[in-house]
Amino acid sequence: MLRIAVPNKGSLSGPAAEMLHEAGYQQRRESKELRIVDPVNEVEFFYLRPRDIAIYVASGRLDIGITGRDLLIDSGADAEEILPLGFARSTFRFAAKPGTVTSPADLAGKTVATSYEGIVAAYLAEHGIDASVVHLDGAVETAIQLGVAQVIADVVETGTSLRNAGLEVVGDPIMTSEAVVVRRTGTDGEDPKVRQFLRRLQGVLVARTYVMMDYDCRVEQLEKAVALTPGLESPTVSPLHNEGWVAVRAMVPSKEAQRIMDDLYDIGARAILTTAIHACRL
Ligand SMILES: Nc1ncnc2c1ncn2[C@@H]1O[C@H](COP(=O)(O)OP(=O)(O)OP(=O)(O)O)[C@@H](O)[C@H]1O
Ligand SMILES: O=P(O)(O)OC[C@H]1O[C@H](OP(=O)(O)OP(=O)(O)O)[C@H](O)[C@@H]1O
Ligand SMILES: [Mg+2]
Repeated sequence: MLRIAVPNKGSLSGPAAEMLHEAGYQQRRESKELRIVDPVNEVEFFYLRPRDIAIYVASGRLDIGITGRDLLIDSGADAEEILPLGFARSTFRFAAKPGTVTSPADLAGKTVATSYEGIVAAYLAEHGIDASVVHLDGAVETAIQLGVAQVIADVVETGTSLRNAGLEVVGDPIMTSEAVVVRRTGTDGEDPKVRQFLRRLQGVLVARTYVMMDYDCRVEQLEKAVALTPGLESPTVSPLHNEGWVAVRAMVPSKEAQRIMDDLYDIGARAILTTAIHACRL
């Protein structure tokens, strides 16, 4: 049975469960459940703190897990990212009161408050900056107001928390993060159960980012139309009863669907339809 770690709380938890559900896996019914078995798919899910997931996976007791890239790197655990999942996106940045620290070099001699000590210590060491780090569990923005630190390093999603605390970012993002699937570093990638799990999640990702587009066009316009909708492999082209016309079917990125429909209409395509993809295996 495949053993998978899933976040039990926080920003990763809801979207991770939703994605697993879409991929056809049974998920827990209530948030107090810490372990469930999905007998049909032969998977056991363990609901763990997102911060701990890379550590469990690195220990080899669990086969794979879903966590944040930033949490994986911060943990220093012997685990590696094998599939980015596109949700819980964030950046990780330094921030300070306006005018106090303008570039990372100014961090020298200052105290940085963070919940991600591993990331910050590695950044400071790599850049040869001599600063102190104070570890706080959360709400680190307040550390500056209360004089515990002059700088913070934290997750920034919308920037609202920084704005509310009257802080501004310093320098470029230290990293960009999103939810990722992790496994123990150097594990054999051929485990068929793991591969099937990844294929299912990839199917969900594709279904979320593509739509199916169908349209009719004149044979003379086919090359132009196919250039607009090249599909993943190549579009399906079928004859229509009316001579000189063909029906075309191709997957297109959902974000571009409206523009592509306009462009197809302009070259004479008609009966242009898009439909959602619910699941797929590429
Ligand atoms: N607005 C956000 N706030 C916090 N984490 C976010 C946000 N957006 C994305 N994330 C990502 O979610 C993960 C953090 O999840 P985690 O559960 O540890 O924190 P949390 O959502 O702040 O919950 P908690 O209340 O336990 O602190 C990280 O990978 C982080 O990059
Ligand atoms: O850029 P934003 O959209 O404002 O999101 C980022 C903020 O959200 C998180 O805090 P959270 O609410 O999880 O509290 P915490 O600091 O106690 O973890 C994070 O630590 C930032 O403070
Ligand atoms: Mg938090």
